[in-house]
Amino acid sequence: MSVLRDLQSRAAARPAHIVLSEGHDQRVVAGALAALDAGLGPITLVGPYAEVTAHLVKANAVGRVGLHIEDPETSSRTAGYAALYLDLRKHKGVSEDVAALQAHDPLVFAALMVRNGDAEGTVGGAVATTSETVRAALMMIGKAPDAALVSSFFLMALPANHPSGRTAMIFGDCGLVIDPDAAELAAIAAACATSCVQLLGDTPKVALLSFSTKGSARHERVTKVTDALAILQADHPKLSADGELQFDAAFVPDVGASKAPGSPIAGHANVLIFPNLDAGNIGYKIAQRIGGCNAIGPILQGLAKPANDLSRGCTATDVTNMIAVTTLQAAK
Ligand SMILES: CC(C)(COP(=O)(O)OP(=O)(O)OC[C@H]1O[C@@H](n2cnc3c(N)ncnc32)[C@H](O)[C@@H]1OP(=O)(O)O)[C@@H](O)C(=O)NCCC(=O)NCCS
Ligand SMILES: CC(=O)OP(=O)(O)O
Repeated sequence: MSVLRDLQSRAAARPAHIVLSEGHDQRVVAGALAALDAGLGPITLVGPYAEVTAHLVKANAVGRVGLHIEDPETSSRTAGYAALYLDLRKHKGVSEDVAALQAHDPLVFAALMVRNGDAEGTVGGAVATTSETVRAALMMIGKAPDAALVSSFFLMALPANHPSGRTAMIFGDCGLVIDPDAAELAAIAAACATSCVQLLGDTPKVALLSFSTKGSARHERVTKVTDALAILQADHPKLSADGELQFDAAFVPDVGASKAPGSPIAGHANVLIFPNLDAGNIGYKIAQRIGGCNAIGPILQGLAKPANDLSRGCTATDVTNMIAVTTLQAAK
């Protein structure tokens, strides 16, 4: 079974109520309907009632069991969410007027549904930017008390019969933390390792990537990566991790053996940690658009409750896959 089919069937075994903040987008509606077909749900579409309904009419899915619509302009929940928003942001000097306005924003409304326990997870970002989507999650749902920070990763499903023999990998952080310091990089690596176990069921082999392998270059950016490895190893002594490694040394067994002899993971890494968001975001898009990987993400980690982002270039199938991922996170 393919990795993504496996994700969907595991999620269908424990369905969760997921709210989608962009119910006005045709891909989101199509992805939601496919998720219901796969046994996921229930699903709430947030958006202008007329626009959401028009998509459902086209899809011949008006009145579909398990599918709900919430329009923040008319919803009976909006006033309560405005009060909740005010409560959450009053330390920032937010006024009642601003809170009332914000509760009408579909991204905020959907995040507040999760915060308030009215849904178990949310997905947005097919239309909104990552900054907008992530800010709503950070401010309304917030960081889990035991997390060092909120970060993100992509689940990369490799093309069938890939010559490497791999089927799936974790790439982090390709979406959220712009320029992590060594301690933040170590925290991102630890969180990605946990997500590898949770979503792929694989033992993590973590590579901290760089333009250098084991001292082949000297620069403060290389030192940041080796410092991150030292912190990661001190905090998680049983985790298989190594760095600094170039991508080829991390991924290709022969190259790993020659550039990093004796490394516990070189050539066999399944969790790739990029040194900053330039490398991560560019790297995942190259693997997706030239390498033919199916990229599911950015999946957020470290939040108190599940909220996930999509790329604006996503397809309806990506939306369905992200609903499955969010459902699995909700079951945690
Ligand atoms: C995510 C992002 C928007 C946060 O930016 P920011 O300027 O720190 O955001 P804000 O200051 O508005 O943060 C909102 C809150 O979240 C907190 N926060 C920000 N980043 C956080 C993190 N990584 N972990 C935990 N909390 C975080 C802030 O401390 C702030 O808390 P407060 O308002 O209660 O004081 C920013 O890091 C970003 O734009 N990242 C890149 C997104 C992107 O374009 N990716 C490429 C496409 S995928
Ligand atoms: C993850 C990402 O790069 O998102 P977008 O393509 O929407 O900027």
